[in-house]
Amino acid sequence: MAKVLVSDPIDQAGIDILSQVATVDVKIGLTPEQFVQAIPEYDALMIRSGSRITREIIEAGHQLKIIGRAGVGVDNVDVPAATRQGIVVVNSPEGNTIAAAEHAIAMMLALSRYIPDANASVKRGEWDRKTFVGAEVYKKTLGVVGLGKIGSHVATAAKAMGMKLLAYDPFISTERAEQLGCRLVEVDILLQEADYITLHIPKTPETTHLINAEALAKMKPNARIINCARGGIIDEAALAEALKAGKIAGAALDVFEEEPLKESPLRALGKEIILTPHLGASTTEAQVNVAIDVAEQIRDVLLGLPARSAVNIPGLSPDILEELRPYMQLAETLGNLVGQLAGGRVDLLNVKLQGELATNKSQPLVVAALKGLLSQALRERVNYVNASVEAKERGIRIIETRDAAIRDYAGSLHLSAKGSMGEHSVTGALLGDGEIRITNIDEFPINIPPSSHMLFTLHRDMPGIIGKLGSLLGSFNVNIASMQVGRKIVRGDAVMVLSLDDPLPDGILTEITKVAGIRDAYTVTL
Ligand SMILES: NC(=O)C1=CN([C@@H]2O[C@H](COP(=O)(O)OP(=O)(O)OC[C@H]3O[C@@H](n4cnc5c(N)ncnc54)[C@H](O)[C@@H]3O)[C@@H](O)[C@H]2O)C=CC1
Ligand SMILES: O=C(O)C(=O)COP(=O)(O)O
Repeated sequence: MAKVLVSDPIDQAGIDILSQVATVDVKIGLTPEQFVQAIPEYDALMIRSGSRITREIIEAGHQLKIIGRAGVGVDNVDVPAATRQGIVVVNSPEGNTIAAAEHAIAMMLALSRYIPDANASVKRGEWDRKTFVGAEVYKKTLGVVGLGKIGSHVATAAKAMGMKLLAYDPFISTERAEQLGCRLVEVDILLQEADYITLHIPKTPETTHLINAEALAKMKPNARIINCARGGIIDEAALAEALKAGKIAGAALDVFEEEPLKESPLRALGKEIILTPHLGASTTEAQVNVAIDVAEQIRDVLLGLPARSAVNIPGLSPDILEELRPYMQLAETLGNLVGQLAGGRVDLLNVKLQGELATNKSQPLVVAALKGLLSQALRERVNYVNASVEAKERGIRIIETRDAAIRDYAGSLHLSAKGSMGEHSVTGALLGDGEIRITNIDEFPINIPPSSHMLFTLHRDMPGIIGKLGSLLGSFNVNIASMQVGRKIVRGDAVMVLSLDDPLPDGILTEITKVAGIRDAYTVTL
């Protein structure tokens, strides 16, 4: 039975789903060293933001097939390392959207009315109504940085409270922003004009310290900033300075440069700052949503099915995959075949998607062809997750072309590869029942199903060759399952393709090329 390690608290609903297909161990608070020690025996890992999954941990995970993040942000996972290792990384892109958006709104209102400090003072036995005179958000301007799922929900709620909206998001259209009642502006305008700023962007090299001393200096003295996105988008030292000096009016932070928050000048500030311990996703509803969403994906991947929200297999959504599934096998087989014909060290792969395959949706077929091409070198180490990265690292150039013209088959795939044995090409298609047919080799028409052991020869089309080859194979006790000759003109060049019941013994290829008229011979194992 498969084994799953759960290293952060997740809802029982998720554990129940995982338990259908695996033994589940919940181990919370592992040190990096303990993680490296524990991980080799696990097939899957389920985490939240509390676990940092480094390259060392990933490389020690020899059995690991999937890392499931029960939430949105995967910045605590070394995704490139996982990709290289062929480990699929999945998340729950929508399960906690509402929880995080409501936390941002709660922070904005709590900050405006000093609710946390007022509450603490009453609990201390005081009745101080002067210190806690707040501000209204009605008719104020809210600047939303990042108008994605959470940012959009915050914008909608803020609009309903009578706020004016600005948004900064270089990847969102003006129309989308307008639909949400936001004026799309450059970041500097947002910083200068907003009374409230709320961050809803991922942490990336571009967004790290987006809010630094310079940005804080552009903000209004009455401005308040909320970060329920990721620690490190705000420079905490610069923020503490700006608040202390009264350059801005307040900040509410749910996320920190280092979590848990250690010694920090932020703790010393007064009612102008609110700090929560990364609670954005901490609602019962969100935790059930993300646990189910991610546990289902882990279960599916362990059962050999595709994941619906993989962050490192672009374009491979289950519905597209379902449509393409029969063709994926075709692409993989042809990739494997052409890679062997071209002889290792391939530096160029041309993929031509023909007929009904000539659409953008067919992109996964290119990945499948690469997987097949690399399978001789990498065996089971190559999969849909790492095939593109491995190909890039090996310097394989990929040229993709599409030709919508329908020929003999509704859809067909033509691959040509340049390697140490020159340039070779194959074409393949599917029959009505989904069976694979190789329809062309090196531009010679044939029609043969692939088989485990195959022999290809390039020869002169003349009487007697087929007989001689048959006898030669017989003398080596090799049984021929099927055979076909493809030629363009009578008595010109031709290819012979044989499906064999047995692998070819060593040395026989040289004997084959000694047969008069046979110029070249290749074996292929599929
Ligand atoms: N505090 C918490 O517990 C939670 C935090 N989060 C965090 O909230 C953030 C937003 O999550 P979602 O809305 O679900 O993501 P999303 O992917 O739907 O939206 C992110 C938006 O940021 C925009 N963006 C990317 N780079 C940008 C840049 N350089 N400048 C401006 N905009 C940029 C994107 O175009 C996108 O519209 C993520 O960092 C996520 O990890 C999410 C859930 C809970
Ligand atoms: O989903 C996210 O990005 C979050 O930040 C939520 O984090 P958590 O799962 O509560 O540790």
